[in-house]
Amino acid sequence: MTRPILNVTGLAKRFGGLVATDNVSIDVRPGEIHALIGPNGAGKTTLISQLLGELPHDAGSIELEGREIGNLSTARRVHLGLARTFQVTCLLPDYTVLDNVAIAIQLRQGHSFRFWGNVRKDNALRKKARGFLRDAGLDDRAEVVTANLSHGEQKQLELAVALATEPRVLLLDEPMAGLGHVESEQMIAMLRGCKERVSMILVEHDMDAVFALADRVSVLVYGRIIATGTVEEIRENAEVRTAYLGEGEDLC
Ligand SMILES: Nc1ncnc2c1ncn2[C@@H]1O[C@H](COP(=O)(O)OP(=O)(O)OP(=O)(O)O)[C@@H](O)[C@H]1O
Repeated sequence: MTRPILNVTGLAKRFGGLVATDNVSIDVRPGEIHALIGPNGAGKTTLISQLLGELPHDAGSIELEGREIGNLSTARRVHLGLARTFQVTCLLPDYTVLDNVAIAIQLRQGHSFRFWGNVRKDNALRKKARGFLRDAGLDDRAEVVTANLSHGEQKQLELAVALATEPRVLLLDEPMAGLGHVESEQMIAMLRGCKERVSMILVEHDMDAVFALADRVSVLVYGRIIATGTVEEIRENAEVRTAYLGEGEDLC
């Protein structure tokens, strides 16, 4: 079996008396989309924040390509190849679409944010940024001010910004949230197109998207992973149906 690129073991997080993640073990293989599903409040976003180091963990280990990263800062983890997209958009609204991606490339290259002005003069940088915009389906929106994008386009831009950091593993927190049917289909196609380059953990409530994209699915309930398996295995798992949707209901 292929060695995981990301290997998480026994991760835990408490908020006072509340156990948000409880002995969570999950791995991601190269080129894999591993979906993480579960009811509201199950601990999915907490887990993503722990992986990126935005929240310190109380126990457990996080290995990226065989290296323990659980004690590193978020910036170091990003530098080593982790990236995330957010449930709520996190872009520079007053800058153009192309600027946003170019700035992300610059940050990846280790430049300080205060030199952002250079992004408008650096042709090689702008060419590279256009490549990421193409991948995200935003080629023709490059010069638009980000605040003027539709919600769906902002989600596409978030993906382009995340890809511009050239991550090894991308952590996606509800990329389909707020998207209409056509936009969701576009996002699914884009994520599928990125699979060869970047492994992903996909937190998502939209089951159509999960079942269309995931190689494996893990189910988180009250901070614990109760099942991991292929889409078919998860669909047929009685414990998952009971815990996640209520007995007798189909997971569809
Ligand atoms: N900073 C915090 N302080 C205290 N409690 C928190 C904090 N962040 C999250 N929690 C709690 O931890 C639990 C897990 O929350 P989390 O947001 O990770 O769940 P989730 O699975 O991502 O939910 P959703 O699907 O609604 O986004 C919840 O009970 C939440 O109220």
